[in-house]
Amino acid sequence: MQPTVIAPSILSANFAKLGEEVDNVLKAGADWVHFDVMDNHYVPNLTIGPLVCEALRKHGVTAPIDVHLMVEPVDRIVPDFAKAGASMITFHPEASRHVHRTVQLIKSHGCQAGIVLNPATPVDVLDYVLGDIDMVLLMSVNPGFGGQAFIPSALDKLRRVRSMIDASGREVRLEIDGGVKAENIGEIAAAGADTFVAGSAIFNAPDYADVIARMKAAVDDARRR
Ligand SMILES: O=C(CO)[C@H](O)[C@H](O)COP(=O)(O)O
Repeated sequence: MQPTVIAPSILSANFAKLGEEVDNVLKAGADWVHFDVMDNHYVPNLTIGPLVCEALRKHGVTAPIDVHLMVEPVDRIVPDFAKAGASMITFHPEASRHVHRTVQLIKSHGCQAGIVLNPATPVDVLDYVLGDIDMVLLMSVNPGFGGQAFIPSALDKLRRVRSMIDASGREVRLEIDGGVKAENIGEIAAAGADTFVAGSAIFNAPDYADVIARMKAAVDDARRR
């Protein structure tokens, strides 16, 4: 399993002072910046695009920027995000006509590539791309909004995808996104996740360092068992 990553979702940050928010959360111990891109088409919400990603890089952010595309179609926007400084780009297979082609497109632009599965999306789509991707992102809420409750069936799905990754013999990250909190992250880690997106649990907390430290301690504890 790969080293633990805590990736705060800036969806729950204060957009009026985004650079400062990202600086603060990274100083508080976050490993990556999770960047949620919503198009009001694939999901019923509209957020941020490549210009904001580029602005964070120009502001001085050097941490990995984990771009989660909730857009349809996917391919047109991939080069823009690569140019804007994305480190990894994940997309939903149902939003791409040619999933393997989109994976190759992302990689050809120098980014790591990942597939995102919604709560009701079967894992079979991974059968023929697991050998090509760097990350699987399992949604534990329906995409579109922060602050939703973790869907418990995601735990079984995590165990299933963890077995698939382990059987592949490849180093593929297993990321979870939606309703992750200090209180449930241990159970989520025990089910096989190594990369944890948390938005409201971090940005709504009075002390980012405290909540990130509690999350990391719970993951370490689960991994030791
Ligand atoms: O992709 C997302 C929603 O589509 C968000 O990253 C996710 O919901 C994180 O928010 P929270 O931790 O508050 O659930």
